[in-house]
Amino acid sequence: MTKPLAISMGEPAGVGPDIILMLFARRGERALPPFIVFGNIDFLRSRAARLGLDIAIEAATAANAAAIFARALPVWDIAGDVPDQPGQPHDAAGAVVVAAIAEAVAAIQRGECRGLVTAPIHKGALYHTGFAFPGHTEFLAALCAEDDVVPLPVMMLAHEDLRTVPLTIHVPLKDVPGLMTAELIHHTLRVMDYDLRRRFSIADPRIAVAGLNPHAGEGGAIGREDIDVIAPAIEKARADGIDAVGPLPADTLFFPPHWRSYDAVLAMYHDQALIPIKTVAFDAGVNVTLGLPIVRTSPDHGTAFDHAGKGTASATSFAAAIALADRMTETTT
Ligand SMILES: NC(=O)C1=CN([C@@H]2O[C@H](COP(=O)(O)OP(=O)(O)OC[C@H]3O[C@@H](n4cnc5c(N)ncnc54)[C@H](O)[C@@H]3O)[C@@H](O)[C@H]2O)C=CC1
Ligand SMILES: NCC(=O)COP(=O)(O)O
Repeated sequence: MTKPLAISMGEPAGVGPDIILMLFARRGERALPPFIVFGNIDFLRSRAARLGLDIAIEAATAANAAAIFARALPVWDIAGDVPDQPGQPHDAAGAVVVAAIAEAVAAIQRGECRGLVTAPIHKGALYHTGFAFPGHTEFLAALCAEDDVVPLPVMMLAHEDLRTVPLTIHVPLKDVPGLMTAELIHHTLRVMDYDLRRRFSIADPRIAVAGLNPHAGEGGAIGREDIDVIAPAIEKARADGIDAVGPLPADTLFFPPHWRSYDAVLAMYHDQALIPIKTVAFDAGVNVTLGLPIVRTSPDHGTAFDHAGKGTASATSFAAAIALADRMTETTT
């Protein structure tokens, strides 16, 4: 029997649970692979009823999930107080949200599930309950640590032939120049090159590296990071055999004929990487974490409280995230 994908429930006040339930209800039409949801079963039943979805939801293990999938949504039940309050995060649910991610990762590490698709968490709500990581990306890296060595997780936003990576992620913009070291850029390029080959089957990846400053610093007149930090890191990566090019002015890099000639773009900060992908493919982009021993994908959108509990959220990006995780793990039965 095929191993299921693991899906973590995400923020209960958001659209993640709605989309999981809506996708399950249309699993045949969308030819979805079997999956098991890590989350609170009472809450999921309540949200399904709110959405008017006539689906069965059963407690399951990874071992029987694929068999159950044809008749009911398999749920790895995580006990806790999870009120069904669309748009209103509840502190008590935070522990269940975090446990859902951790237990899903543990099931993959035990070889029971193939890969992880995460529904969006509300970062502000989780920080409020003591969650100590900026997001899934860093939490997953910590869960994947071996002998106390935490892998460098790399966030990639992927859509067809546009793939962007932010070097720095959820940090204040004013901290970016101090955080972008040549070592971090070099290490990130190594992870990108390795995973573009391993996870995306690209034989000879070509990576564009964006500059930080306008016009990539205009020869140092508009900032020196491009010359002093980014260029040496690219040189070092090229010496390792990585086909990295740059630093390129970020404004013209995202002119389609330019990015189409690269397999991925390394950008220096969150919005430099995410604005292009959300402009081109808000509905279908997928967030992939590179650098981990497990496969993790996620829709590129967040909790969209304004759509939660209404059945109006688009499921396109979530379906693309499931399809990509399925493709990336298809040899893992
Ligand atoms: N992977 C994750 O866990 C992610 C979590 N987030 C979190 O989500 C929360 C809200 O973030 P926002 O910046 O407001 O972004 P958002 O993506 O939740 O919403 C932005 C806009 O897009 C719309 N939208 C988003 N997803 C939609 C969908 N599936 N169907 C229809 N419309 C949709 C929303 O209604 C809103 O107008 C934040 O706490 C953020 O940290 C954001 C991105 C990814
Ligand atoms: N803006 C992207 C985002 O918030 C996703 O973060 P993560 O939870 O995947 O680390």
